[in-house]
Amino acid sequence: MAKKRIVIALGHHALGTNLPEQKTAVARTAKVIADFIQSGWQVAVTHSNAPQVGMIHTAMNEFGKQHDGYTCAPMSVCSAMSQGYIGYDLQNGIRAELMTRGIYKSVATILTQMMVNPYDEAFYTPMKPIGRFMSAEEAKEEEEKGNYVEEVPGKGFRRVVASPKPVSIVEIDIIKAVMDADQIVIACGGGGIPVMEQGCYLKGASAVIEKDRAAGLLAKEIDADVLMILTNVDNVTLNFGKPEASPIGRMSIKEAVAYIEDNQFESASMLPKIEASLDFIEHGRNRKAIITSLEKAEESLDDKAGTIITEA
Ligand SMILES: Nc1ncnc2c1ncn2[C@@H]1O[C@H](COP(=O)(O)OP(=O)(O)O)[C@@H](O)[C@H]1O
Ligand SMILES: NC(=O)OP(=O)(O)O
Repeated sequence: MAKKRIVIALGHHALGTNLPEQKTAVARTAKVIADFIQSGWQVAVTHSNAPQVGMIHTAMNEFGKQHDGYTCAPMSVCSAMSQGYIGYDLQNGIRAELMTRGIYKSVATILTQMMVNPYDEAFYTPMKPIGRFMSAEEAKEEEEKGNYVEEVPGKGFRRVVASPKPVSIVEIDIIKAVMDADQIVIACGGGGIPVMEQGCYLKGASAVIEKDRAAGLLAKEIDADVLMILTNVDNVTLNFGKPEASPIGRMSIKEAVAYIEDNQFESASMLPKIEASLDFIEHGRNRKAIITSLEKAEESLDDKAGTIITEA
């Protein structure tokens, strides 16, 4: 019998936002991923990168401008760097956890490019926050450099970049080959490196794709049974942040669409997770999407925790 497939998307809580946090978070996350592999799942992992790619872009470009012999790096190259170092940490964390259990499988990070539409409306309105929070003074300096900045009430300012929708995964055949060989793949990290086709060439776009949308597309393309989005809440909630808030245990596509119409999900955080889940479920049969925390991941697979989204 064919093994079941799961795509696990790691948000900031399961991954960390900088190197020291990442070390601790990855050690915990690797245990959960190894549990899934040990119980027979074929696993593809994908992850966030907004804090990391912002940090890399600032470091590359500030230092590059100020020092002879160093060059600046476009956002697409910084995305590739973020996939590389996050993937390096994750693949070693998962490999080590498997080895302590006597399981010998390859874990490979695939530098993944994601085709985007050059006419995507998102290029006109940068909305995806990246990097760290800044003071008003730092934000002004960023704007003077030609970057876009947005105020996050109560928290400060962050850079924002365009976030086009992922259209297709350039390296999908190699990702499928690794899955078919029953090995573990880390792919589409940070939403994938956004690229546009120019004849035989791929040109990097100055953008950062929403990782949840990329996770949904990856799950669709590898015909996964489950899309699991690990975030910093155990459940999706109705009336989020209000006294009458109530966690959702299960929802159908129809219910989710009604909640979207009722503006129950914040556009920059929960909405892409829900939309990616719906797109994944709608394009297959007997598929399930789960939104929960790392801590509830295993229980949620047994329908005992988290928010589970199914067709009906
Ligand atoms: N209806 C909702 N239910 C639960 N969380 C919500 C809802 N709407 C918005 N959120 C926010 O979504 C956040 C998780 O998304 P996000 O910050 O993008 O995390 P991640 O890094 O895991 O992708 C939660 O911490 C919460 O603040
Ligand atoms: N690329 C991306 O969506 O990263 P975050 O999850 O860190 O925002």
